Amino acid sequence: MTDEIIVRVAARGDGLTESGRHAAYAAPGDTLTEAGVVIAGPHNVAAPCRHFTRCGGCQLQHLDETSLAGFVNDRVVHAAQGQGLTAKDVEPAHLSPPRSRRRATLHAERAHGQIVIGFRAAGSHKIVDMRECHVIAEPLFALVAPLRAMLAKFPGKRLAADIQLTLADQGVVVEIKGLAVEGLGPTEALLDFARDHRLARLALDQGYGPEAMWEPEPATVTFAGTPVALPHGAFLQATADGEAALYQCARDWLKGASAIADLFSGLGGFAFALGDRARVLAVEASRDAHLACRSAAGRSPRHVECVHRDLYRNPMQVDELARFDAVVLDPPRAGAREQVAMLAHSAVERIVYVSCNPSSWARDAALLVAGGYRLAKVRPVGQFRWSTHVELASLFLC
Ligand SMILES: C[S@@+](CC[C@H](N)C(=O)[O-])C[C@H]1O[C@@H](n2cnc3c(N)ncnc32)[C@H](O)[C@@H]1O
Repeated sequence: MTDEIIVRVAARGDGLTESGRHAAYAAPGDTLTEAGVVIAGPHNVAAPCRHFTRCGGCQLQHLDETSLAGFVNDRVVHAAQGQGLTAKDVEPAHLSPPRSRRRATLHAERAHGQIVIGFRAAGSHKIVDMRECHVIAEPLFALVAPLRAMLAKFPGKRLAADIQLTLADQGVVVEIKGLAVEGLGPTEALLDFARDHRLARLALDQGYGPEAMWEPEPATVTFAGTPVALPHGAFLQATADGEAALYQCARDWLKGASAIADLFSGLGGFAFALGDRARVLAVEASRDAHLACRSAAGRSPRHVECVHRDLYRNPMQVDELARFDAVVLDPPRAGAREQVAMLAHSAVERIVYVSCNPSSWARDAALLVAGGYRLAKVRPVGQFRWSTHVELASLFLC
């Protein structure tokens, strides 16, 4: 064995040499010595955050911008290659900037009498007490110290809660799960916290599902000028700029389409983004998200109609798809095998497949290609900056 150069970063974040040796926190251009020591090269930079390597929130802060974009790009290209597919036109990766993530789930517990709050440690259930964070948006981070102080007022030795933070139009929505709130004192502490920090909503889930205890006006998120009510736990793209990059792909690639199906439509972000120049049918299985989208569509000048439907059990059939000249689909991490099997046999001219999992996307992409489609364009998107989580938009033409 000799010294070798790290040539790329593997899916889980390790640096890899040509011969397949790997090393943690190694960047392309680093040297991996015979003894297994990593000698930093030009793309290995000092991590901005003091918690890096302990906190499980980030795996790649040691990469400079070029290698980070390379990683996001390679994840998508290699997933496609693994299924025998070549994307001819791979657009430059979009990377969300630091401090832009608008939703995050933090964890809190009492340890040795102190409240700790943050992401879980890498490969462990321990919580890394967050004193700084370079990924979550400033309004979310600004709540961490006040949350710590507020939770310290809760009595009892044991405290363990999950805290979901989401940036809505009106401010931050905070949903706390697992916190036992008994008596007037803790209730007042929560309400004071919500008022003092001008929360958009404070919801508690004590085992019966989330219940809002503070929401001065209905919390919304706005898509293409259309405010849509934000139900508890509804899906939202992780960053506003990442969302804009994905919607822009759909708008650019579907120019001229007149009837579009937006499958796995959530609150209707793609539907509203496309509904100014085409009729869009938004199809979604979550009843709360469907109703929020339908109600917003009723007030919007955009041409959006909504259907409540489970596309895993009941995918749109080939004859139903014949009504559309384009389809956008943005399924959960598992992909959309059943729906894609129908699309593969359809005559839909253009399909924009948006994915948060290059592996399931590549598997589904191979089905589309076997059905006669060609992978025309790909745009890798790194909304989860410095993590190994990669998203993408892709265009298939028949
Ligand atoms: C990745 S999100 C995309 C949401 C939306 N396109 C957006 O950009 O905000 C996936 C969506 O699929 C929905 N979903 C999950 N399983 C589904 C199913 N079986 N049928 C239809 N929709 C489903 C989820 O509720 C979620 O809203």
